[in-house]
Amino acid sequence: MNDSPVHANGVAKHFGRLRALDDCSFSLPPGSVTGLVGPNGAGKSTLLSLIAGLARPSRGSVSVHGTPVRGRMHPDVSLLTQKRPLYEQFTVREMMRAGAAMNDRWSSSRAFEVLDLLAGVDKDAQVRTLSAGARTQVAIAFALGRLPKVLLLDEPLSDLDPLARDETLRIVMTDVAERGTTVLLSSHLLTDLGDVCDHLLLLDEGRVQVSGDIDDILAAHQVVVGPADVSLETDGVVVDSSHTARQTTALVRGGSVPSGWESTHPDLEGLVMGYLRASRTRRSVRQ
Ligand SMILES: Nc1ncnc2c1ncn2[C@@H]1O[C@H](COP(=O)(O)OP(=O)(O)OP(=O)(O)O)[C@@H](O)[C@H]1O
Repeated sequence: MNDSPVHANGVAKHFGRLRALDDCSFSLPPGSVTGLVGPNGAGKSTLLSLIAGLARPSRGSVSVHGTPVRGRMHPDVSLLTQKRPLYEQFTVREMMRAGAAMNDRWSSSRAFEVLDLLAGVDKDAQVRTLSAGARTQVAIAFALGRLPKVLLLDEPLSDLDPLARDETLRIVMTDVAERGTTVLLSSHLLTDLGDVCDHLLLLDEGRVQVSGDIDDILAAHQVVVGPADVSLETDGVVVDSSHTARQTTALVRGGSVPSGWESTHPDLEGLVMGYLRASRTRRSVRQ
């Protein structure tokens, strides 16, 4: 049994004939912050809900700290989704009391500590009156009040202004530093991911394309630039390439530097954009 904070072994999820996830295997190291990226419909939300135990895989298995996840919310996991399920009629304070009633493991002091760190949340306001950003902040306090060992965040930052985004990421990172929480963060905002993530999990069409330590992944890729009229001979895998009248630029995984070509390592944004472009090209060729 693998006792990683999160371990997926050959996980598939089918909705009728649609394969939302297919043969996904990976492990998240303890205390890591992993960016979960991929184009729309890649399977990111589906994967997070399987890890949280809100759905069961069609094939394969997921375990959290060595315990199989079996289709019910795992006590060590908090999942914050875009939908932010909160009780509309409750005040923020009542919402936190509900957290104590609903969870075997709950720390009111931690939930209120998080709320106090976040500017602009009135604890006596009804949830239904809060702005989208304030609701997200309440949901984060609720998620951290469960003292999770694994925190799953599904596009949590999209409603927040830049300052609130910064504060929220800081709180998550403090949780990682102080409690060793393992975080899996799905986001399309690559700069946010670059600021906080040390690992990457890149999905496309339900399959894991890249998984591991970001520094290792970047070191294993090169961006090569050469004249447009010279074909690229490489022993690596060309992930993506683009051409102008004068030059060809390509993202290559593995292999040695092709002779006569300039080579640098990509940054995180360049790497992810290369995979996203390649995905779009594959889809448009099929259509
Ligand atoms: N309950 C469901 N029933 C049927 N199809 C579903 C269901 N949930 C997800 N899907 C499909 O599974 C695929 C993966 O969806 P998912 O929401 O996991 O992708 P995503 O990577 O999170 O996308 P986005 O970046 O747009 O949020 C999509 O084709 C989606 O339409």
